Amino acid sequence: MFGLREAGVIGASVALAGGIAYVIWNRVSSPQQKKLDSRPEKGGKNSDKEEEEEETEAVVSAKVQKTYTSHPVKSEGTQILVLGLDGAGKTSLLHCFSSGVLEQDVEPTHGSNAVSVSRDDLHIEFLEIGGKEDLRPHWQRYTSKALLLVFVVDSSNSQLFPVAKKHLHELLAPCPSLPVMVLANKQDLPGSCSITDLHEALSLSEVGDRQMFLIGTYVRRGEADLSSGVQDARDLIISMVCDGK
Ligand SMILES: Nc1nc2c(ncn2[C@@H]2O[C@H](COP(=O)(O)OP(=O)(O)OP(=O)(O)O)[C@@H](O)[C@H]2O)c(=O)[nH]1
Ligand SMILES: [Mg+2]
Repeated sequence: MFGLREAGVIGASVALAGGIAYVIWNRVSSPQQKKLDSRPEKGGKNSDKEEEEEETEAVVSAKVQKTYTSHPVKSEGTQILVLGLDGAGKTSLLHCFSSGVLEQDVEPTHGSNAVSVSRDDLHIEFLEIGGKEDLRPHWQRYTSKALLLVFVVDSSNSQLFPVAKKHLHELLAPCPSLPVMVLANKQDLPGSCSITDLHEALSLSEVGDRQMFLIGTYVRRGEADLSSGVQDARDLIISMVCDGK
């Protein structure tokens, strides 16, 4: 299996390495999920704090130690659906997920871009739909087959955050159990938005009672090593696919 670092999420929130990668774990409500939630029982020593965390998801500093467990994904689909406005970096990220490096210039996606990743007994199907305006009305039809929605945002272009937010919320509204991973891409660019600011700009506290991850990423052509955020995103996807089997 490829590069599966200790993966998964525990508690209300966990921050991953690198100072730019955060994972935010929304309050869970299903009995099954609750069973897997290792937070102390209410009434325990930390009950006040825990209750607070149940009300609002927390963003934890990147210095927090990585703690991982696996958890089930409540979705019927098998595909990892990759959406986001044009130029956000979807194709670039998919290159990195599949080959570990971005070797060539990428072209805008006209239509869709399917990428299969197979290693050992693991098989992951990614489907990107281009982000140009004329393609966005087609996005919704792919959500029913998705195990996870990866929504990529160009975090250096704050002017487009309201548009990204509108589309993201429209996508999620009819799919209350679809897990979502927001990738705040282009963290390498000066002036790129922090994870916490993007969380607010996209109103991610309003995505409902679902698994939600927010991770800062960047991709640069020719760089031999993946940024820690890209590795964390990839590892979480692997973990979710394994749990969804
Ligand atoms: N600096 C920087 N540039 C990036 C990053 N990710 C992607 N790019 C560049 O942004 C441009 C658009 O990237 P794509 O991967 O084609 O974006 P896309 O989301 O697939 O766009 P569409 O297919 O048109 O929807 C390309 O020139 C990439 O090289 C990043 O993290 N940092
Ligand atoms: Mg593309």
